[in-house]
Amino acid sequence: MTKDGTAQNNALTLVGASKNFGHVQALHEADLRVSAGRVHGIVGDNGAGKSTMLKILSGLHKPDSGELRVAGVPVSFDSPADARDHGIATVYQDLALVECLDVATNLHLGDIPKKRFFVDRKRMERDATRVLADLNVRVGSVRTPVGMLSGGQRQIIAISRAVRLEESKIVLLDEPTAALGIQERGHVGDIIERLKTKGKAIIIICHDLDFVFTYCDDITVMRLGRTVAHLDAATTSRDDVIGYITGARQGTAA
Ligand SMILES: Nc1ncnc2c1ncn2[C@@H]1O[C@H](COP(=O)(O)OP(=O)(O)OP(=O)(O)O)[C@@H](O)[C@H]1O
Repeated sequence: MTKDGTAQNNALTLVGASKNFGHVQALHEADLRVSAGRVHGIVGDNGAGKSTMLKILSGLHKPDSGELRVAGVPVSFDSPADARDHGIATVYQDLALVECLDVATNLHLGDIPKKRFFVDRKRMERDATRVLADLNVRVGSVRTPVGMLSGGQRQIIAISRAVRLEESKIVLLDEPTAALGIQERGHVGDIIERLKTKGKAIIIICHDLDFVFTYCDDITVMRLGRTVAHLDAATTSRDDVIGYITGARQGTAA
């Protein structure tokens, strides 16, 4: 994002999005502008509306009002499949991996290659090896059951699966570092940087401000359903962000 807030190479824009659940206003005229080749952190206290925003972007919820644009084109998602068709890949906190299946199969869940009526293992393993090499990911053998991997490795497999299809230009990550150790957080950070160099727009919901300041270029702060600040991480202090999260600083969101 430039200093005046104009998006360069605009990948995704949400303007004035609101969402109610009965009497609860989860989102109130929230805005988001995300650029290609940048990592965008969404931060805020519990209940600030981060997950609701993510679910709107991933097609799980429809906003009551507001406009969503992908690469500048207005879109409306009726389902997560619609969002995927527009190049938006989402990795939820539960990762949705099958522990008893190996890495190669998990990378192809929902899209297992077949030869006549049988699983084409050779192709699946070849493709999995290529995808992981392309993202610089090392998890030993693609035949390793996912249940034997560490939390960080699982997160990385889930991210690799989400972006396996080249057309995923926008990657949404919900708390990618939750419950990970320092070294594993670094591995997740490495794959995020790799995706960034490939020109993808990465959106991270994250409570971990150390991680946000290490890897994010832009930060949107949410508070009580509103987007209260859109910040350039390079020129923002951690105290400023905490101030916006708690309400000690007043929002300047455009
Ligand atoms: N399906 C739902 N039904 C009713 N209320 C909901 C629903 N989803 C979210 N909410 C409410 O909307 C508000 C925003 O919730 P949301 O989960 O988006 O916040 P969050 O910032 O992701 O919080 P956390 O960090 O705790 O996950 C909260 O008050 C929450 O209770």
